[in-house]
Amino acid sequence: MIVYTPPKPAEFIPVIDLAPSFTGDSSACKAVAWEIHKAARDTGFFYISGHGVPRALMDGQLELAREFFSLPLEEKLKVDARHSNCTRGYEAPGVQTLDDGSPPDLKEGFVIGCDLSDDHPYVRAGVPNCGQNQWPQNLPHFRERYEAYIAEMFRVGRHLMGLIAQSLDLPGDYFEDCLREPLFNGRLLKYGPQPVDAAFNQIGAGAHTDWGMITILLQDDVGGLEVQNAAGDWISAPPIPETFVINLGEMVRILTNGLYHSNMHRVRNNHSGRDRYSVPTFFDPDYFYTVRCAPTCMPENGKPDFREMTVGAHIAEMYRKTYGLTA
Ligand SMILES: O=C(O)CCC(=O)C(=O)O
Ligand SMILES: [Fe+2]
Repeated sequence: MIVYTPPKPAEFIPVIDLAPSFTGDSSACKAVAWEIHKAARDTGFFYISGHGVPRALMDGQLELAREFFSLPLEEKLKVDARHSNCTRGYEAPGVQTLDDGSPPDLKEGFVIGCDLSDDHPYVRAGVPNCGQNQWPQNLPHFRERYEAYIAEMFRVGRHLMGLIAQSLDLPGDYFEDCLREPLFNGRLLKYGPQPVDAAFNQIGAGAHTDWGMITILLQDDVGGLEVQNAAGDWISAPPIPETFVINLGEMVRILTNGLYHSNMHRVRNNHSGRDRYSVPTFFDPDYFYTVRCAPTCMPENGKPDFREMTVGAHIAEMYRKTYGLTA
């Protein structure tokens, strides 16, 4: 049993080297899992190094974002997410509002997810947010390049889920059953410099927590990501070369009965005078998996503080809220 103790406010976000966890040595794996345990109880955010994703693939993915957003508007509008029945494709600035009650986010985006054909059982059953991606046609090898990146995100995502299981004293394969057909949602994001005429409290991405299990974020060297620590203070998550920022989504809070945090974060591209590009990948379990308190986190009275939920229903609900969609 992991006894609950209140978190300490973090002043910085740790960098966790995953390399020892790939050696197959179980005590090295346990040590990495323990680092994750501490970071998850502290901020819910950490950087990873030693993940094995080639530097060229990371740089190439940021380049892909730059190339896509540099296309003429009419080209981007050919894959407008408003043409998609599953919120995939191009999003102009101001389409999403991550912080309810604030003005819309200034970021510009491109969204993809699992590419499910029309005869996939989920698509036939009308499951929300399931369907086909819209791929831009006039960018050479866009799809192949994105898919190569996503394959690596799946590898890292699965590995992290194994470490998170171990960090909670669960068997390393605890999540295998719910990762048969994991959902992912990938975004390319562009943040222009913070405009002087932005509305009150209008920033690149408004304060929010992520909805799913884990987010694997690649950011360029511009900076602007900020994270709220346990004391309520905002601390910055500056770019660190060859790392990803990992943050834990709302499902981890349910899974751990609040032991691990899913922190607020936001983006304001304030100081650079340059555009900022980032690529978050949201890695979530199977659509119909019910996220509930793990046995090692169950309070003594057997009544967790958070309601269980299916992955898909929660994500569909968050799409409705942040895009102002009606049910
Ligand atoms: O662009 C970033 O650094 C963060 C984006 C983010 O938080 C999100 O898309 O959920
Ligand atoms: Fe986020």
